[in-house]
Amino acid sequence: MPDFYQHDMITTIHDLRSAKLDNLESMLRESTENHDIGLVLPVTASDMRAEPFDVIVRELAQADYIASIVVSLGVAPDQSDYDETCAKIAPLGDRAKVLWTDGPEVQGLYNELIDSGIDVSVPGKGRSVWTAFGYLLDDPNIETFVLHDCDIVDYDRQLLSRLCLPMVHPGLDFEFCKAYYARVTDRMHGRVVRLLVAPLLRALMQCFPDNQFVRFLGNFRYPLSGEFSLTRNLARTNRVASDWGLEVGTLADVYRNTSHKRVCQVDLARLYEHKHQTLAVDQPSSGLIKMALDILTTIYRTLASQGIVFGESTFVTLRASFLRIAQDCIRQYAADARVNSLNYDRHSEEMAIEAFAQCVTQAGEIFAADPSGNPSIPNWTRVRAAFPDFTSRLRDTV
Ligand SMILES: O=C(O)[C@H](O)COP(=O)(O)O
Repeated sequence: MPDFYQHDMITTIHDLRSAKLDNLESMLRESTENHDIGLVLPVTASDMRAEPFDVIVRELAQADYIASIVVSLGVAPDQSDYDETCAKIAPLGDRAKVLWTDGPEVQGLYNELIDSGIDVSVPGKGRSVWTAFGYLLDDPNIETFVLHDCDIVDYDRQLLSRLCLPMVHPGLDFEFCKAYYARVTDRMHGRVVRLLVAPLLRALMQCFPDNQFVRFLGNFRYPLSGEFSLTRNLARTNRVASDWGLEVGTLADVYRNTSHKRVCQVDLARLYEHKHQTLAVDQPSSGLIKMALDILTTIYRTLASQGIVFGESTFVTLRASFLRIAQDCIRQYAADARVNSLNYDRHSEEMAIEAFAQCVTQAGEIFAADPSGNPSIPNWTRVRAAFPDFTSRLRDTV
């Protein structure tokens, strides 16, 4: 049976099993009569050619309550990547456009910003999402922005409807809605969430018991989910991280720019399977170790920006506390796996937490060398203040 537990700061919208897609979609059609939704789909050329993308396009063709769809295409150096993406999304009609971030026009616009001191030089999902937000901001009718990944195996549009409804229903008043789900097949996935972020937040609570931001992060059931929806205002004022700090960085800016009463999380009512990356301790610049380092430095920098003082010994204490709590988590996951007849490889989980424990102090060194870092792209308010016609020129590239 699903539970209906509520955390103390944000609202949780559970899957209580009675919502039918037809009902959700008819509420959405009514709610969006005077409220346009823009959907952002960040995609790489290789994801665009993979099977999940075809399923996503097929499903979206029926999501007629979405006014505008922008496919933000990156890691796509060739004209043929762009042409193929345009052909694939043709069934979505005129409301869908491809924003080719590697194409010459968009690259020209990035160079203009870089020349004037606005750093948009780091490619990746963060920059793709930020660029798509700029494209949508140029349409004054779009009030809600929604985003999901394009590598979701077994996609169905119920997921999208659950992500949109809390934002657009006239009886609700949320400004940010984040997805959660279980990453489970015959085993539990979500290694970074389970084995790094969850124990880390508990360890941070021990070190900084009064910190409200840590408490806020601890309210999210899947803080690394890449699916969320937000108001036009937050899309304009939030900064976007260009590395793996994107998800926690977004939560940090939401915490700063709105009230926690206006924040919710929604169960996407499905087990969510995606691509998996490797966890190789000797490769700090790739895979889950890179992800862990980016997440940790984003959290440290956010706490420092709130006035928290970190000494060298803080990270040593945090690491010790993290390791002990992570070992307790493994005990909990093992029990959960046993009773649910899931495979559970305790040895590789232990290896993972040891690798993540090293990251806790390594990220401390990265932070100490560069306490403010520069991973975030400036928000759109700043860009539009400097270049009032920028978003309309961005729109012209499409
Ligand atoms: O969600 C996560 O924790 C990371 O994306 C890693 O996920 P995985 O363990 O399912 O590959």
